[in-house]
Amino acid sequence: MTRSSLTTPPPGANLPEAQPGAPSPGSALVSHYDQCFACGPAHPTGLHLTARTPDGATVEAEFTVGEAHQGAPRLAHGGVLATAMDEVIGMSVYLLHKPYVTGRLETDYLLPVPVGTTLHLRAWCNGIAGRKAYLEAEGRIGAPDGPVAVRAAALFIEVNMEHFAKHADLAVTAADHQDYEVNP
Ligand SMILES: CCCCCCCC(=O)SCCNC(=O)CCNC(=O)[C@H](O)C(C)(C)COP(=O)(O)OP(=O)(O)OC[C@H]1O[C@@H](n2cnc3c(N)ncnc32)[C@H](O)[C@@H]1OP(=O)(O)O
Repeated sequence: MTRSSLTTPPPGANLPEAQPGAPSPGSALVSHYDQCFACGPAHPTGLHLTARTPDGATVEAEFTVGEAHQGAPRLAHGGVLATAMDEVIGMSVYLLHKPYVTGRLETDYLLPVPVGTTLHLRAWCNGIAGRKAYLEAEGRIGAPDGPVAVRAAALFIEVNMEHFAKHADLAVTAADHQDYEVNP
């Protein structure tokens, strides 16, 4: 994909290694928050994205474009597709087992994605340098090996839990968490 130097791992970046406590290969990755617009099952018009890690290094997910996700008539809104990429990349950060947030997200749109399409998403990490994680994702139409409609590259920044505690009661969200979850 077309990416900037800001989302390209610098020389000397380390490839991620399996982390104790991170989701094991074959695990389903449940929603981190039931009101999340991308993965929350309780969100009325959200993407309801479902995800898993087949191998402990990548994340696979799907979402089906609904009526509420349109930009042009009968086509997914580009911002909604960027949300899906942000989320699947965010879920792949579970595998690093530290809290991170999106610093920068770059998206290439290759094909229009009609309402009713199931987009098959995949995300992985290309390198880590200090607090910065360099990640990538793709979204394919209709099947895991379908045509690529969207590609994304991202820079995620490691944060501490105070980042999230400023605006929310973390004890409430933590009560619902799986052991491997590090983001609220
Ligand atoms: C399972 C969970 C799924 C979640 C998926 C969804 C994830 C999200 O959408 S998170 C929400 C969207 N993101 C946000 O709200 C983040 C808002 N931004 C911030 O809070 C801050 O700017 C933050 C935390 C990213 C960085 O701030 P801070 O901790 O003060 O670090 P700061 O010193 O500015 O930056 C650290 C390094 O990252 C670099 N950096 C930060 N932002 C960027 C950026 N946008 N582009 C390039 N580099 C950046 C800095 O240049 C710095 O580099 P260096 O160490 O080489 O000097």
